[in-house]
Amino acid sequence: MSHELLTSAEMGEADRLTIAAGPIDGIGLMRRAGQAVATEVLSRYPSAAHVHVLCGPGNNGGDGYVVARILAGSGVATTVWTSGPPRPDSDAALAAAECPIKPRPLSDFDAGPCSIVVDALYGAGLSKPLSGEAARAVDLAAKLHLPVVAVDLPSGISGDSGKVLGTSFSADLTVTFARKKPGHLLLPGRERCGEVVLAGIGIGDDVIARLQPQTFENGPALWSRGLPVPAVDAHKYKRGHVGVFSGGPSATGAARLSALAAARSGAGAVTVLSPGNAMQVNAAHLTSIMLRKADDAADIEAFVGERRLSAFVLGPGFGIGEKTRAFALVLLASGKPAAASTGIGGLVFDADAITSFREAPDILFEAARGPGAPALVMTPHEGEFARLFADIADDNVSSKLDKARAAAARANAVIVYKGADTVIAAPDGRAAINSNGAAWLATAGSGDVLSGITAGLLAQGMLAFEAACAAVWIHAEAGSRFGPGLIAEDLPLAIVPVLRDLVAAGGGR
Ligand SMILES: NC(=O)C1=CN([C@@H]2O[C@H](COP(=O)(O)OP(=O)(O)OC[C@H]3O[C@@H](n4cnc5c(N)ncnc54)[C@H](O)[C@@H]3O)[C@@H](O)[C@H]2O)[C@@H](O)CC1
Ligand SMILES: Nc1ncnc2c1ncn2[C@@H]1O[C@H](COP(=O)(O)OP(=O)(O)O)[C@@H](O)[C@H]1O
Ligand SMILES: [K+]
Repeated sequence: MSHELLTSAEMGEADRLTIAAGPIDGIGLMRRAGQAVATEVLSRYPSAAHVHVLCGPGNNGGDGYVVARILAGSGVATTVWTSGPPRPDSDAALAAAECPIKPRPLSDFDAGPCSIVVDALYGAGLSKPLSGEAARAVDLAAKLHLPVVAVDLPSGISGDSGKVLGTSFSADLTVTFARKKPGHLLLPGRERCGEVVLAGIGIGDDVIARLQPQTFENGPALWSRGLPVPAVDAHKYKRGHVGVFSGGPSATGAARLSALAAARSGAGAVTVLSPGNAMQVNAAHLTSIMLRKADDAADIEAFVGERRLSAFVLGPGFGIGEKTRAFALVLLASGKPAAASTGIGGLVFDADAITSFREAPDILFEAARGPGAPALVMTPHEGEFARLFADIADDNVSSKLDKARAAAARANAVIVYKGADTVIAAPDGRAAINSNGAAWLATAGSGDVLSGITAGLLAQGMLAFEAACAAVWIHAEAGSRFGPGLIAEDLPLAIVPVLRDLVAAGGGR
């Protein structure tokens, strides 16, 4: 279990609890941290002519003094450049005292060819933008194209938000401790970290469990046990039924992409719910996927009432306006006791279903809180997010993680805040950050496929947060594996080998 992500406050608490429980003390943790970094430097840069260790005034700098001591002891030409001495009597002061190299002022930092930089200026304690001599060191390392190994985080990157404070190193390698931090996965932090190596320094899993972290790196460890696998006596309706609403005659493709993805994700039956005037065009393109007319609320109610439907997708290509709002509200009300036990496992609102509530988002949020309302997953990209949650989107201080969480709480929905660093957040406070995607996924219709996968998993009984996390990861994995030339039509089939690997690895119920 190392998929938890720790905030800087949680990391400090993990540190404190570990030291309190003994036998490792503060300098013990620091020695282990420094050792882990030194080991990586020695194994990856065996022919470096010179290592420049930049040490800040806090514990990050303390780790740096340990690195410098070990490298010097291994015969590596090492210089320590410091922005200021550690606080007297601190662990970092002890580490500095143990280091045989006399530090030079960071303001004089310079480096020759074949040098590398170990950045131990600031880590979890970064409290203000990088400036002065630290900013100069960042510029010089970039100008000289020096490889940079960052201790814990590249200095200038916020571990909690992934934002750049002032300026930051762009590391080739970042060695972090115990657990990754959100800033290793959120952009731009993720890009500035380079490869991230996680080093154990003696902080136990039990200590992490006591913190009850609510933030995770998205991956199979988070949801693979809930991945649906058909029972031996399955029949198609037991495997879940997905309804996908189609737009008008000239906007039907998005719904079919979504429907195909739902089917490939294992839903036993999928129906495209089409306006009457688009029945012909849909019929011309559908084979295993069923088709039914749905022009108004009464059509939806009739359909929901006559079979155990399990999940719906509303939004892709559907159109913006009153009809969309009405359909969304009918679906959210369809779980009410009065509407009989329809067994709707979940709703996915994407694209136009989100934009249609731009002028009156509270109506949507209120309906999502209604008694018996089905679980709701909304999948906004950045533009759609800003339409529904304008004030949250405008907040320049909050991270993408904070924003997704705030939106999920407000909307009483799982929010999939899409992008290159998609964040999935649940109303109960859990959140996951996705990092296995690739820019090949930035292609029209890609999001429609994601909605379909999510609905396919919901229909098979997966819980909303887990289904959304699994869908995002599977979608991203399929896109990354496919690579160049990917178009949305490829994605439903491209998820098949990903699912096969997940099931082969023991995923599923
Ligand atoms: N918490 C833990 O479990 C462990 C932490 N360790 C290290 O300790 C680090 C955190 O140490 P600290 O909390 O002392 O924090 P840092 O060493 O990251 O920085 C704190 C110091 O830097 C100053 N500072 C912050 N941003 C600045 C800026 N932009 N310009 C100038 N000064 C600035 C602060 O005023 C403070 O003096 C971690 O990143 C990690 O490297 C390791 O020793 C291993 C164990
Ligand atoms: N640069 C990127 N890296 C990784 N994933 C991306 C990137 N750009 C887009 N994506 C993913 O591709 C999908 C695009 O969805 P969306 O913006 O709704 O597109 P569309 O409306 O055309 O279907 C989302 O899942 C998003 O996370
Ligand atoms: K650092």
